[in-house]
Order: sequence, then C-alpha cells, then structure tokens
Amino acid sequence: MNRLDEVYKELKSFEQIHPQGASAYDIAKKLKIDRSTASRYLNKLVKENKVMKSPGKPVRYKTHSSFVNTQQADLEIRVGKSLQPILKKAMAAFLYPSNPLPILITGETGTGKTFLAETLSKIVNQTSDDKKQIPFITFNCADYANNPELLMGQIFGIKEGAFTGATEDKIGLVERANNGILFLDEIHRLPPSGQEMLFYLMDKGIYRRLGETTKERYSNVSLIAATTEDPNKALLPTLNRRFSVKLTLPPLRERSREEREELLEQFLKEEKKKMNTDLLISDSCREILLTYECPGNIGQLKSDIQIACARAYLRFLNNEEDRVILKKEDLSNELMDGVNEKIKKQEFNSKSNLYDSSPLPNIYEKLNEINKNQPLEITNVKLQRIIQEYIQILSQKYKPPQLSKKGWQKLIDKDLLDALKLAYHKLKKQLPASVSINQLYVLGLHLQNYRNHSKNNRYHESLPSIIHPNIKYRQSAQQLALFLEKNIGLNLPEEEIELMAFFLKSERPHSSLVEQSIAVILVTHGEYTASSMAHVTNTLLGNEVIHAIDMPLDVSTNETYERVKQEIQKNPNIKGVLLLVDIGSLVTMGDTIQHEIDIPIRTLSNVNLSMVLEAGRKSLVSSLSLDEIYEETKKAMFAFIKNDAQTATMHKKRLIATVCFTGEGAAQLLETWIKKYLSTLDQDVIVRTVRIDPTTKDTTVLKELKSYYDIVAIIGTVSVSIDDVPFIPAWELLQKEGISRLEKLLELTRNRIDFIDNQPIEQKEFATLILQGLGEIVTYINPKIMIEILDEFMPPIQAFFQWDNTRELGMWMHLGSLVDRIISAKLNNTMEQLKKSVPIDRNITITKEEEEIWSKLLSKLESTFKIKIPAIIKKELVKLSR
Ligand SMILES: Nc1ncnc2c1ncn2[C@@H]1O[C@H](COP(=O)(O)OP(=O)(O)OP(=O)(O)O)[C@@H](O)[C@H]1O
Repeated sequence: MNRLDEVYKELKSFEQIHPQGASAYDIAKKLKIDRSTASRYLNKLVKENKVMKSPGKPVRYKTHSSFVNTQQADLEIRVGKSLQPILKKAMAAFLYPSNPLPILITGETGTGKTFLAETLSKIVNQTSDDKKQIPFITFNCADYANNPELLMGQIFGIKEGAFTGATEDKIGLVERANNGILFLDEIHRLPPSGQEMLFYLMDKGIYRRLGETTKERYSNVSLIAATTEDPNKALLPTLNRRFSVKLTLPPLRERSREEREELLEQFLKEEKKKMNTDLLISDSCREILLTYECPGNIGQLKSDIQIACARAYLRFLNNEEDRVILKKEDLSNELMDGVNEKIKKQEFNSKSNLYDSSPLPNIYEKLNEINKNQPLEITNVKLQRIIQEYIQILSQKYKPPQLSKKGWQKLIDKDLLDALKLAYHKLKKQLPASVSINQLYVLGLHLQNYRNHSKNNRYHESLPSIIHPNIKYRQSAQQLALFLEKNIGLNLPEEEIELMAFFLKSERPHSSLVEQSIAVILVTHGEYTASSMAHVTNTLLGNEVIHAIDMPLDVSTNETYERVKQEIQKNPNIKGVLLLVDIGSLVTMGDTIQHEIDIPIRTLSNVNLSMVLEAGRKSLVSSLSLDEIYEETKKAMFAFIKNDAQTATMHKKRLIATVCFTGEGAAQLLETWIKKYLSTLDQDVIVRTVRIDPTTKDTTVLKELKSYYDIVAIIGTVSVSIDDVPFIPAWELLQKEGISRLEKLLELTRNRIDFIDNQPIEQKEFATLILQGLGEIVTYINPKIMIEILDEFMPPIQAFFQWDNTRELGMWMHLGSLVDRIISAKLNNTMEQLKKSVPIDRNITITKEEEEIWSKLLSKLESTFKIKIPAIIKKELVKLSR
C-alpha cells in the first residue's frame, strides 16, 4: 500500500468515530508523519476527487462518499428523496478542492431554493471546528429591483459621493461575506453591469465598491445564487457560464407522495411545537393536503398548513374541542375550490376509464344500483343524474374528431347507424330543431347497448322508468321509435323510449349565441320586475334575447336613460331597438336616445309578459325588420283579451287617485282607508296620492295618469274634475253612501277589466309555461312535482306580497331553478360557492311576517327534495319578493 492509499484508509477509519472528518494534524498524528506531508497527501486526494475539504478553520477532510452520506443523515428526512442527488451535487461543489464552486439554483417559486442554500450553510457550519460561525449572508435582489444603483451598492459597497445621497462609505455584502457564503436570491434582477461585476468577483476574487475607480478589493466568498427564471435567458451568458454547478429543484407536483408525506409531517411537527399541545389531523384533511394542486409549491403547502392549524387552534381555544384537530373545514376556500374542481375532473375521467374496459358504458348496471326504496323524488334526482352523466360520457368520448365515420361503424350496427342517419334527414319536423346528427349517433351508441343487453336478457326486468319533464322531447322520442320500428324492426319498450327523450335534449340549452340585429330592451319600474319578466322569457326561449333594465324607485330617469343608451351601444351590430316600457314617462325616452345615437328605436308601453315573449321570439327571426317586430309585439298586447272590440282602454290597470293640496297630507290617510275597503276582487287596483298645487289647481298629472290607467274615481278634499272620471268628496266617502258609491264604481270597472295581468294567463296556461320553461333549465328536479308544490303553497305568498302574474311567474321559475341549483351544489360539494354568489345586503331586515309567510313552502321544498336551503338564500328570496 502506498502512502497515498494509507492516508485515504486512515481518513476513512478516522471518520467512523469522528463524523466531522479529520484535519491534516489528526492524520499526521495517526500515521506518525509530519503535518505538512499529511496535508500534501490529503490535498492530492482532494485533487483526485476522493476526498473533500470543508471551508473554515482548521480545514477538515472527509472521504467523498462518507461526507455526503453522513452529513446528510439528519437532513435527509427534511429534504426528501428527490433532493438527495441535488444535495449531493451541491455538497460536492461546495467542498470542491481549492475553492467552492459557485452554485446556481433554479426552480419555481416556493420549491425551496432558499431552504437549500440555508441547508448547505448549516452543513458547512456543522463540519467546521471553528467556534466562529461561517458567515451566511442572504440577500434578495428583488428588494431593490427598482433602484439598480442602490442594489449594486448593497452588494458591492459604496464609496462616499458615488451618487447623490451616498453621503458616506458603505460596506457591501461581498465584504461582509468574506470567507463565508453569500446567497443572492432572484439574481436575474441584477442589471447587466452588476452581473458583470459579479462575474469578475467570481472569476478573480476582485471587486470594487460603487464609485471606486482604482482601488481593488478582494473577497473570498462562496456564492450561491437563485432564480425562478430561465438562466439562459435572464442572465448574461458569461455569468451564466461561470456557474459551473446548476441545480434545479423540482416543483411539488413532480415529487413523490412519500416525499409529500415527509413534508407534511415535518410542517405539522413544527406547528405542534409552536402550539405546545397535541395536534391531530383527520384522514380526509390529510388526504387533501397530500394531493391538492399547489402551484406555490412547498412554500404554499407550508403556509396552507399554517393557516389551517391556526384555525383548528382557534377552535380549540374556544373550547369547541378538547384537542387541536385539523379538519377539512380548516382548509382555505381557495384550496378547497381547487380540490373540488379536481375531484370533478377525476370523477369524470375515472368513469370514462371504467367504461374503457368494456366496449360501451353500461347504464343498466348503474341504474340498478339505485335503491328503489328511497323516496321517489330522490330516486328521480339520482336517475336523472346518472342518465345525464351517461350521455355526457358517451358524447365526450365519442365525439368527432375522436371518432371518424368508420369509428361509428365499428361501434354501432350498420342498419341502426343508417336508420339514424335517415331519421335525421326525414324526421326534421318531428325532432327538436336543435338535435344534431352527432346526438343521434350518441343515441345510437345507447341503442346498441340496449340491443346487446336485451340479447343477454339481462335488462328487461331492470330498467326503471323515468320520464323526461319536457313533453316536446318525449314526443320526439316516440316519433323516432316509430321510425326505427318501421325501418329496421327495432321494437323498443316504453321505458327505453322515455330514456331516449333525454338524448334528444339540446346540447346547448342556454346558448346566447344568436346574433340579434334588433335588440329588445325592457325597462320597467320596480326592483326586479323587468329582470323577472326577462328571465322567464330568456329561459323559455333558451336565449338571452331580452335585456332588462330595472328601475327601482331610488333610480332617477336620467340614470335609466344612460343605462338604456349604454345597453344599446354595447353591441355594435345592433341595427334597431324595440324598447318595451311600463308607463308613460318612459315613452319619450326612445325618441330622445334615437336622436342622440342615431339608431332607430320604437317604443311600446304598458308592457306585459306576452309582449315580452313575442318580442323576444320575433327578434330571433333575422329577416324581420324593426317595424315588423314592433307590429307583431303590439298585437300580442291584446292577445289575451277575449273580446277584440274592447280595445285600448281595456288593458289599462285600474287606479283610484286620492287628491289633496300640497302639504295637507289628507290624501295619504284616505289612501290607507280606501285600501282597507278593497275586496279580493279588486286587488289589482292601485291607489295613488296626487298633490294639487292650491294656487294653479293644475290637473296635468291626473290627465297623464288617465292616459295610462283606467281611473275608477278621484277622491279628495279638493274638488277636481277631469273628463268622465267621477269625483267623490272625502266627506262623502266617510258616509255609508260614499262607500257604496265607490263599491259600485269598482264593480262596474271590474267587469270591463280583462287583461293579462288579471286573469287570462289562466292556471292551465301558467302551468304549461312553467313546465316547459323549467324543463329546459333544470337537471335534477322533476318540474311536475315542483309545480304541484308551488301551486299549493304559493298563493298565500303571492297575496302577501301582492305580485301580479308576471312577478309570480318569475318567482315560480326562480324557485325551480334555485332548488335545482341547491341540489346540484349538494351533489357537487359546491354549496359554499353557491352561497357566495348571493349578493349580501347587510342592511336588509326581514320582518317576522315575511319570514313566516315563506316558511311553509320552503320547508316543504326542503323535505321533498332533501335539501337545506341556506339562510342567506332564504333572505334573498324575501328581498326578491318585495
Ligand atoms: N425540503 C424542504 N423541507 C422543509 N421545508 C422546506 C423544504 N423546501 C422548502 N421548505 C420551506 O418552504 C418554504 C419556501 O421555501 P423557499 O423560500 O426556500 O422557496 P424558494 O424557492 O426560495 O421560493 P421563492 O422563489 O419564492 O423565493 C420555506 O418556508 C422553506 O422553509
């Protein structure tokens, strides 16, 4: 054995007992040679890369492998497996003979770049015998990124007077880190001149303070730099090349589960130590922390855990729990949003995969899983959900371009495929207009499934019956079944035909893609009147055709004017506007806007739901002009009036005007008094106070009212008369005779009144409208059941809030879609998002009566559909009702 090998062997055995390694002196003593000889041999071994030398004094030597392994031992747990090779490389660079090699660490934010630099410095310090710690100076270049001079001054130091404000000499970090480590984070923020200076320092160990021209300074720094950027792009090539060791830290998503577990344990341990109590974690919470997407990497994981622990700790302090237990609910909303999104995707994919193994997804088995002993409504909800998912999977998986014509042929029998193609062309009238050929092929996949299953005789006793809520689709399914029977002798049982209806439902029920060239804008008084009418119409037509502008009482006409104008200008393709308004003062608005923005506008007042529906429908016909749509809509105004001879005045609402002189206030008293006398047959009558100027006795306001209302009578302390409207003096009204006169007048006018708001959307019509409308928008509920409940429980609410038919219709639709959304949120775990979507009005107060009047219906909905309607939504409902 030569001397070199002897030194190596001795070093190896020495480090078994002294893990920190041996100095030249230690080896010299052991081998009984002199120190300089030992040092010479040790350095030779270093050159051969067999031995490493640690910085600090005295210099210590360790064999290469042993050094990294033993020094890492306590850090291993913390850095995880994927970091091991990185750390090894870093250590090798750091303990490089003569001088440590500069290291550049790259990686996304939060991957642990700073952590790695700190770890390296700790290892170095641990191995050094020097009682004095090796300096480890860290600096983030981003902190001074806006001031390059100051940034460079911080690093290299400043000579007094170097720039304005440099009033004294300043030592730089390079100087402070002499014989130690300087960690420069976000190094790409250094300006090119700074990068050059750094390069020079790394290359020659020489630098100058800012402002110094001649004096050269020396510093022996081990440089570690880090950047989130691509160094090939963000650094000067010379500097970039000078980093001979480049380490890239992997993002969290590329680390193993095991490593993530280690990190989780580590962070929990740290939190536990801070709280000084026991810390438990629920399984579901642990699973989420181990799997959720964490774009901010370890840094984010750590802070998410810290936040969650703080919440759990708070619960513990409030005595809600006797130990700190980290639960799913402690995780932040943002984190959970991501998790839910991921679960949804996974569910979908896993289902697709499940089906991958069999030739086609199998709905029959799925349907059989449903426990038929559950309440009908729940079964229904589940059934619909399963069917929808089934159709979704079929259409996602087999949609073109994934599936070519040949592809379809492989999956569907030729006769069936041909028959469907033929049906698509021949049954145009019987099938919903929105049905695409692709949809029919997807149905073909299912029918193929049916064929296969009925051959095996498995299905007949198992398919539960489910009925599509929309009659339109059911009828189409019947027609199609008939066609298939005639053409290819496919004899489908009733349940299959019912199931087929689901396949015919439009793929895009709510497209707002239709380009209208004539816009329909609806402007009415009241907080939600326009919105609710527009909602009903848009839902029924499946398109956002009506643009609603509500005019709450506190909004001025000017504001409304501006909003209408903006609404028109929003769409540059608009060639004309049909403005639907409720009362007179808005009629002139259209003319004024037309002058201002030069777009033809026509206005119709006294708008009702049938007009809105008609305007919406006609606006979808691209060939119709503004005038044509206007005329058609106008016709609809009278559509529900039985007797055509009764024209204009017939559709007006009834009004009783109570008048008094300004400031007298008597009219309001009268108003309250009259309202008490109105029977249920006269609930439509509006009672309005009109103040008359005592000097001019001007009756213009009353005349204006007359053109929009059917004025039953004017009652007041001031004697006013306008054409053919009876006047009842206040004193007379207070006598018996007066009351009976008013009652007579009401009776008389009652017979004349026969307009939409009062009666002609008869119950039957009402129910059909809702049934169709809800059928289009809901997924989980059966509209029929919903309608039965509303029919029973809605009347008292309607009477309480005094909605007209339009408002009520709007509320029915609203409730239907609301319940559907709640079920969806429950099933998809998105209740929090749903709650968040409700606008919070802190000032709103709900009276006891309001709450009570709603409570019966709401609890009925809750029990029938097995849902819990959140309090905030209940509040919102009351608000909407007013
Ligand atoms: N392997 C690890 N073990 C334990 N904790 C770690 C580990 N890696 C990183 N951390 C912790 O994660 C947090 C973020 O790490 P660090 O600040 O080092 O990331 P970074 O890459 O420097 O981020 P940035 O680019 O945003 O500065 C720190 O609190 C750090 O202590």
